[in-house]
Amino acid sequence: MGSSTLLTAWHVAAAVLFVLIVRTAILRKRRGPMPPGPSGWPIIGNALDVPTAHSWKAFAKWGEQWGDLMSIVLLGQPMVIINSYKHAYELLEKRSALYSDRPHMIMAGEIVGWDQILVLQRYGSQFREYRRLMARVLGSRKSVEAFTPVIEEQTSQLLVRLLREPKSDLPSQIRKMTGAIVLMISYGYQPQEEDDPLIKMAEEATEQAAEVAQPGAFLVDVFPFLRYVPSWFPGAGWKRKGEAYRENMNQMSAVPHQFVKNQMAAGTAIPSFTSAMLADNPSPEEEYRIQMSAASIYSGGADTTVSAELTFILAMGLWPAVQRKAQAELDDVVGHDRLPTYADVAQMPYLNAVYLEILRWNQVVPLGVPHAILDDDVYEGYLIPKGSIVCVNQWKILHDPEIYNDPFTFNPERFLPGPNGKQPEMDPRKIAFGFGRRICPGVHLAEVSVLTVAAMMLSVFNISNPQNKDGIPLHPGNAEYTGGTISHPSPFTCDIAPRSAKAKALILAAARA
Ligand code: HEM
Repeated sequence: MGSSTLLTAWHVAAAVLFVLIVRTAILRKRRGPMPPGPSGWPIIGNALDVPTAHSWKAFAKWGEQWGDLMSIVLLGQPMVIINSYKHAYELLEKRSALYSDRPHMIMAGEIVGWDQILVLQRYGSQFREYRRLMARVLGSRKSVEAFTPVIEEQTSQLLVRLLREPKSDLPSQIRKMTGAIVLMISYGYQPQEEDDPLIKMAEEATEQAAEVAQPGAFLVDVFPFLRYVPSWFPGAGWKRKGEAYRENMNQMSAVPHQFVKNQMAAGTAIPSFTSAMLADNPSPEEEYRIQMSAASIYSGGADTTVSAELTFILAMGLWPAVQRKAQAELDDVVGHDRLPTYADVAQMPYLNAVYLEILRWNQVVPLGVPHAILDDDVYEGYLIPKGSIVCVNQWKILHDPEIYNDPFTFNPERFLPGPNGKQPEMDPRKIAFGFGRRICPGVHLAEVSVLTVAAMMLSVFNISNPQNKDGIPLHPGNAEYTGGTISHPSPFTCDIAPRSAKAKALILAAARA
């Protein structure tokens, strides 16, 4: 390293330290009335206290000491953690005009461009426009029901694959199905069975998004001035990485969008979100928003439903009595001469309760997606400063014994009325899909997708003998989950066998149809 480069590095380090000291001093001064929390180290605050995986469990534990509304500081960034439904509702729902921003992420948002995708989009007019476009297609159960033929068709293809290769890799089978469903809905694009280029491109871009969105992974998120460092600058490999990822992100949204335009020009487009929106002759600005909203459906919808569907399969293996009860209900309503459809599910209260319990028992997004506050707020005597990150510990709320009886047991009955006037417990959809103006726009699509998979799989298959990747039998006490933003069951296998010769014939008939 030359002496001038060394000198510059020293200047950068000194500036970094100065910014951290000033920021911490300002926060300390204002910190007095912030919600309570563990005292952190000078400068870095609580950054070393937060575990990188399963942080929701640590937050729940801290909540026992500091209360359901607490705060920490990460490298000068204040973060409020909510551990109760009451505070989540009071702040994120009732004061949603204030609490609906997203944290400003410079690497993931500005540099890689994920702030153009709904989930990281800052609160404002563009955000409202994306939500409006999505609501036209996904905003009600009725509008989503237009896609049930696609969902049922892709689910019956899953049944065929599971019949032919019962020992195949479950997550990749489920991922293939959900990827195909969201690509059909967004673009009318039917992916290839193996190595589809669009699925590969989207998976790569979303993996890269998870990497760059990790809190504290890139210094530029702590010291925004680093965004001006040119990519040729020594040590600016992170900037070159960001620019390469940005190119992938652009391709992920532009390639399928162009596919729809070509199909429309040729008169062969399959109806989809994009074709419906383009039919209104949008302006170039509107067309850009359509392109990015469609990419938001893909990036929001693919991995989340995979997690819920894997949880369903695991839970059926762990709780055979629940599985048998759901199968009895299916047999009553559908019989044995055809596969169920989504329309049948309306007559199955127990299966609907199984779906609610899947959402509650394991959270797809245990800490939700962080909100950010647009201006200072005072709540219950505490200051929540402008720009604070606000995280709802959904895992904690959905396992709160005050709300859910015996919360670690998978018990769908909790959502059904019972003898002696027993009322169902709180509907987990009020929590699992987030809050306020950022509530998940895929809530109806998720419900139709997961319930269709549950009904079709249980009508023809028995699921048993779940084991972890080392072959150790799983039981309710040792089933584990991954620790990232979207949490999945840890890798497991199970036996998936046709319930009867007739069930097998039904699956094969669906494959030929
Ligand atoms: C069981 C499945 C799913 C669960 C549990 C789930 C959960 C969530 C949660 C907790 C959030 C954050 C809400 C907040 O900030 O308060 C969210 C946001 C989002 N979800 Fe889902 N989701 C699921 C499926 C889907 C599907 C199928 C789609 C496809 C359209 C989707 C698209 C999105 C998008 C685009 C956002 C960002 C919304 C915004 O920032 O305004 N999700 N989801």
